[in-house]
Amino acid sequence: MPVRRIGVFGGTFDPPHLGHLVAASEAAFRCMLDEVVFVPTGDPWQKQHLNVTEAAVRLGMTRLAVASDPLFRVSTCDIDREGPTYAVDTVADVRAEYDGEVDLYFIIGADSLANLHTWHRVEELCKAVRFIALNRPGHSRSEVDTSFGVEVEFIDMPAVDVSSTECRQRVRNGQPIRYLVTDSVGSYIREHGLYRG
Ligand SMILES: Nc1ncnc2c1ncn2[C@@H]1O[C@H](COP(=O)(O)OP(=O)(O)OP(=O)(O)O)[C@@H](O)[C@H]1O
Ligand SMILES: O=C(O)c1ccc[n+]([C@@H]2O[C@H](COP(=O)([O-])O)[C@@H](O)[C@H]2O)c1
Repeated sequence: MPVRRIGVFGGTFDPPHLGHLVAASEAAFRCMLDEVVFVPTGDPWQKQHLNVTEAAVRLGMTRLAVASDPLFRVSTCDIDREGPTYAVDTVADVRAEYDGEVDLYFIIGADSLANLHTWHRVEELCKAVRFIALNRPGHSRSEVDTSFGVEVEFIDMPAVDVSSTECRQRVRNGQPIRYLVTDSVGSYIREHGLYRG
């Protein structure tokens, strides 16, 4: 049996938006992934200065966002693990969710890729996965520091100029986020009164 190719897409997903979905879909198509696992962060240590929404709520929205795509699923491994969320632990936990051998591809936006050198035990992480990096408006394909052995495939996706920050701000300002997030996520945000400030 061929080794399965699994995309691991970690994110704070506060909220998940169409940029995330297009990125995952394009990565799956271009890199012939068998599945993309969305992994909402438990404790995103580099976002500690931000008021991150509680994990159960972000998980609920992520489940709704991916529900209609049979290629996508959600793992709760980062939320279930205590302590700061490190990608090196994420990929070990996702790998353990499969029987047999899998090749893991960590899906990442160009902005996050530029910070990779700040990640915990990054050399170990780079031995465990290859990266699929997607362009993001406002972020150039920065020079990636390859000194720690990172393997990256750059994928050009149709640019989606949306961020979770912008979605939160728009809700706070009473502006629509329809078509920036799925209808299901939009309804969840409304029903739970999220991001109103
Ligand atoms: N519009 C987008 N296009 C491409 N990649 C994206 C886009 N939005 C987010 N990503 C990537 O998805 C991953 C998870 O992103 P995250 O959940 O932090 O969303 P975000 O929009 O960057 O959030 P925030 O605005 O709160 O920082 C990161 O690797 C990020 O680079
Ligand atoms: O491993 C780390 O030290 C590390 C530092 C910052 C971000 N990450 C991962 O990068 C992914 C996107 O995170 P974020 O905070 O941009 O939503 C998510 O899987 C995080 O766990 C990982």
